[in-house]
Amino acid sequence: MASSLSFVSSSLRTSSLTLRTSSSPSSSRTSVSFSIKSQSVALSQDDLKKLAAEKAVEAIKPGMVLGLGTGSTAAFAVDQIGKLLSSGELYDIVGIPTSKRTEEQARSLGIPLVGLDTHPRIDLAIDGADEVDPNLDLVKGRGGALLREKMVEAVAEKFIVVADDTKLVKGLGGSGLAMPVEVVQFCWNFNLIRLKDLFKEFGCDAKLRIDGDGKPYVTDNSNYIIDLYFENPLKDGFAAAREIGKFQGVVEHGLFLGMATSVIIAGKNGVEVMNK
Ligand SMILES: O=C[C@H](O)[C@H](O)[C@H](O)COP(=O)(O)O
Repeated sequence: MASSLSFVSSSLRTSSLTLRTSSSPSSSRTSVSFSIKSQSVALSQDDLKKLAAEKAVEAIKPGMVLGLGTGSTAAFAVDQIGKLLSSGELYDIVGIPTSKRTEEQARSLGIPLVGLDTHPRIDLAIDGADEVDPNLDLVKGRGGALLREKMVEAVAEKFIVVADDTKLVKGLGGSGLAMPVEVVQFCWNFNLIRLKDLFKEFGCDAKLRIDGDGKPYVTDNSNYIIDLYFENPLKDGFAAAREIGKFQGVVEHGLFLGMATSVIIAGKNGVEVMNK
C-alpha cells in the first residue's frame, strides 16, 4: 500500500500537480486527487490513459521481464518505457509483446523483445482493459489481442491494469459493449449460436466481428472473434468462463478473472490505485 502511494505521488508532482492523498490501512485502495495550480485543466480521455499508464511504468525496475500490453492505454506505457530506455533512466529490461501491433511499436522504440519460450515467468505486465469490476476482474480483448494477453499476463507475478474511469463497471458485461470470444474459423457460426444460447438469460446477442473492409476480423493467431453483448451483467464470471471453455473450437475468452494484482484508474478528480 505504502509503495503504491509513493510511486503515484512522486510522478504527479513532476507534472506540477497539487496532490491530496488518502488511504485507509484496512482498505486496498489508495486515492490521489489532483488539481492544477491557478485553474482547472480539462483532461481528455487520452490524457487520463497516459496518466494511468505512466504511473504504472514507475513500478518497472532494471532486470525485469515485462509483459507489454495492447491497446490505446497500454501504448502509452510502451512509449514511456521506450523513452526511459533511450534516456538511460531505465536499462536491462526485456519485454514480451501481447500482439503484433505492440511488437512493432516496441521494436520501433528499441525495446529488447523475448518470448515465453525463453522467458516463461514475467515480473510485471502492464495492460489496459475494457471493463474493470469492483473485484478487479476484467473484460479484455476489444482490440482483438485477448489470447496473447492472457497467455502473457497469466504468468506475470504482478499485473497492473491501467485505464481511465470510463472502464469501471459494477458487473462484468455491464457496459453494453462487446465481450470477445476468440474462436477457430471452422464452423464459427456453430459456436456463435452456442454462445448466444448459453447466455440467453442475460439477454445476450452474439456477432461475428467484422473489420473495416467488411470481412471477418482475423486475430494475430488467424482466428475469428465473436462479440457477445449482454443486456444484464453476468452474475458469476467464473461460472461463465467455465461454461465458455467447454465449447470445442473456442480458443479464448475476454474474461480475465483473478489476474490483476493492481488497477490504476485515472479520472477527472484523480488517480486511484486499487490493489488485490
Ligand atoms: O485486445 C485489446 C486489449 O485487451 C486492450 O487492452 C483493451 O481492449 C483496452 O484497450 P484500450 O486501452 O484501447 O481501451
